[in-house]
Amino acid sequence: MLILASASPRRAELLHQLQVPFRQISVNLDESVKPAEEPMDYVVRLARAKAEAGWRQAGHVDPVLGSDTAVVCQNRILGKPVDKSDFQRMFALLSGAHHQVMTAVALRSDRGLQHRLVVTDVSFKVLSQAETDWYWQTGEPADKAGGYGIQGLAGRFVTRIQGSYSAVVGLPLYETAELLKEQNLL
Ligand SMILES: Cc1cn([C@H]2C[C@H](O)[C@@H](COP(=O)(O)OP(=O)(O)OP(=O)(O)O)O2)c(=O)[nH]c1=O
Repeated sequence: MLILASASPRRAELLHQLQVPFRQISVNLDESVKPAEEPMDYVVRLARAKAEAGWRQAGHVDPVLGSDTAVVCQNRILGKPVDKSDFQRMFALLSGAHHQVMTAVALRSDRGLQHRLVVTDVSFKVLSQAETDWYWQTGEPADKAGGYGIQGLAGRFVTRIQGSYSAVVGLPLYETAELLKEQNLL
């Protein structure tokens, strides 16, 4: 059975949309960015590392999917906010501007390791201090790259998206289906 190497309930929910049976495991990785590493290279490296770690952890038998998402503003990666002031710094960058959400998905099986990278452009309205404060106290930003969830309460801040909605949430469905089809898993 296919394995999703992710602790994220959002990724599991998205993968259900492909109607492929799978089980979920979580893998622990060092997610730090290497010096001078490009954001695209970073998300691809992590998605591949998650798939590879899952493959090893589950005994090199079942195919394993791994994915990674980064919010990138002015070529800087905005990770998960560590506290309120970190979140406020991120939202000041996102306010009234556009940024990229980069998601890579990787599939590891006995046929090797393949990946796809999806870059989506997202625009935010100009955010007031009251909106930023309100959003922080909802608790939603804490576990999310860039401090927001487009599928949740932050959907109201998004004025435009060009690319893949499912990739922004955490798993690009079209590209994941392509990877699975290539290996006759879908
Ligand atoms: C931008 C954005 C991010 N996110 C989430 C998706 C990811 O779960 C998270 C990005 O962090 P990731 O490190 O990619 O994933 P994760 O730590 O949640 O899960 P795992 O490593 O176990 O697979 O942010 C949203 O849910 N909505 C959004 O709009």
